[in-house]
Amino acid sequence: MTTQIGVSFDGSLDEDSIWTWCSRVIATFSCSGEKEVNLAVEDAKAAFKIWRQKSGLERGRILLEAARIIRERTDEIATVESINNGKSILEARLDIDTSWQCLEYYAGLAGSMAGEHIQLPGGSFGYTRREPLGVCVGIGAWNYPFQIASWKSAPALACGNAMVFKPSPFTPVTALLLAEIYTEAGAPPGLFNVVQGGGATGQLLCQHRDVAKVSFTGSVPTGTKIMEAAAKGIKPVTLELGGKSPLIIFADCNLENAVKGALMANFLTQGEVCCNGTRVFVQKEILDKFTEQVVQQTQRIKIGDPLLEGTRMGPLINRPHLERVLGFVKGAKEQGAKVLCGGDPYVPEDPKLKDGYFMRPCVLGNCRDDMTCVKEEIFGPVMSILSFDTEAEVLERANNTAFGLAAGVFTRDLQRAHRVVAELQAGVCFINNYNVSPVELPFGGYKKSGSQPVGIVTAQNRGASREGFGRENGRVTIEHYSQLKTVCVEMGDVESAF
Ligand SMILES: NC(=O)c1ccc[n+]([C@@H]2O[C@H](COP(=O)([O-])OP(=O)(O)OC[C@H]3O[C@@H](n4cnc5c(N)ncnc54)[C@H](O)[C@@H]3O)[C@@H](O)[C@H]2O)c1
Ligand SMILES: C[N+](C)(C)CCCC=O
Repeated sequence: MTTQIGVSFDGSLDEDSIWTWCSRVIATFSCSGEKEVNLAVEDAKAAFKIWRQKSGLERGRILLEAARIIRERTDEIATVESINNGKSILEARLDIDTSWQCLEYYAGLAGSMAGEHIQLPGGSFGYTRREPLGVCVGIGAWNYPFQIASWKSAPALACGNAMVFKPSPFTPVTALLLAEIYTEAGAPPGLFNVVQGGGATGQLLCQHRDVAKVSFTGSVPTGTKIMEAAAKGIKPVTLELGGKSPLIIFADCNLENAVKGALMANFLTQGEVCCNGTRVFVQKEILDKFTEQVVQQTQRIKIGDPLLEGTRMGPLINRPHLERVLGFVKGAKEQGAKVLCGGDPYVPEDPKLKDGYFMRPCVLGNCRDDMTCVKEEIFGPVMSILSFDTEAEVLERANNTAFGLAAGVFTRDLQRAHRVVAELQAGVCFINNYNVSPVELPFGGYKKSGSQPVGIVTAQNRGASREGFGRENGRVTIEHYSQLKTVCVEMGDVESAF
């Protein structure tokens, strides 16, 4: 593996190396082939043998130490993440915070993993043990590189598993920092192993016979391929996929909060966020006022060098993605949407940034449910505003999508808020806020965003447990990284049927 950027970043990168978003290379990695993937899995297997023997408390102690190191190195890791992805340094720091918090949370749970004791006739008894799965694979997307690696590895390791992780080839760097930190914290070498590469490397991992589980974050088409590969080996999968989430703003909301919420729901990480509430349904009475304020605040977003403290929006991930997002804006105009602001390329004054993949955040008015910009995941800074009259109408329209990752509602009427979220077909619902992510709460989707296939959600099964493809964060994730063993103990003699 050739690395042009030091994985132990010490803040002394020269300027030329930094501007990845200006078409400059920051790192070169060789893609891992079969040989490297086998080696990584073998190493992880060896580490697993040691790790699974440790008590939960011992594992928790190492995770806590890793969390402490991440917290101590927040600024350094955030700087590399900002360079890695292009997101503002402010946001990168928040990502690092939710990463060490996740490790702390599962460190706390590691010691509490326990089974049951069940009394049987004649003094016999049974008990259950919650055991690790083995070597798990994590495959990440490029929008939250360090956070994704942390959110996947923390519960996996807490449960006694090892993990081989493959970051996106667009953001290969910060997962390596996490690997370094786990080792420094006392994890056996190879317990969290990083391989680099794209789809081919990912497939090798999914097909590997010694891999017990695959946890994937990325698009629906790739998720489908991963499920197919995993199905051949009867491996469980966790799928965290895309979305086209609704944000519903009722006329009785606190308008100031609703406007802030709409920006949080659309423009974090250049709009490249899976759970973004990009279909903003606004009740007719406040449509004009809401739209005016959203546009005003969107125009104030400071775009530019993400490493500068004042910047709030950096460049998109790469040129093809920028062109794709701009293409959605063009298509929206052709279909009758009105560009209320942004939606065009942005060239910062700083000449060093002139080749960057920047665009102005865009608000689209006059949108209809049948427009492509309203139906498809854009994964860029483009908000579509739609108007509605009644609660029943907006619920039907909000749920009319194959995705089901997140949803939000702004209203002062809390009875209505709870009534509405109970009907929303989404795995994560926000009331009077959006895109906050406390690690104590499970994160994951319904429908094509990560759970049951479309069509299966019915009035009868709505509300039933649908975390079939797993969740990230929260206590429930322990169940997705462990398996239950039943032990039946006979205290008398064998009563043979023969
Ligand atoms: N639900 C969530 O938590 C969440 C979080 C972030 C991103 N996303 C989604 O991710 C998508 C954007 O990310 P992306 O462009 O990196 O997604 P992607 O599906 O193109 O790639 C994701 C990862 O899968 C790997 N990959 C590609 N083909 C593969 C294959 N055949 N087998 C195994 N691995 C393969 C890629 O190299 C990358 O590491 C969006 O749809 C977004 O909504 C979801
Ligand atoms: C931290 N957020 C904003 C909730 C994003 C989680 C990961 C989605 O892409």
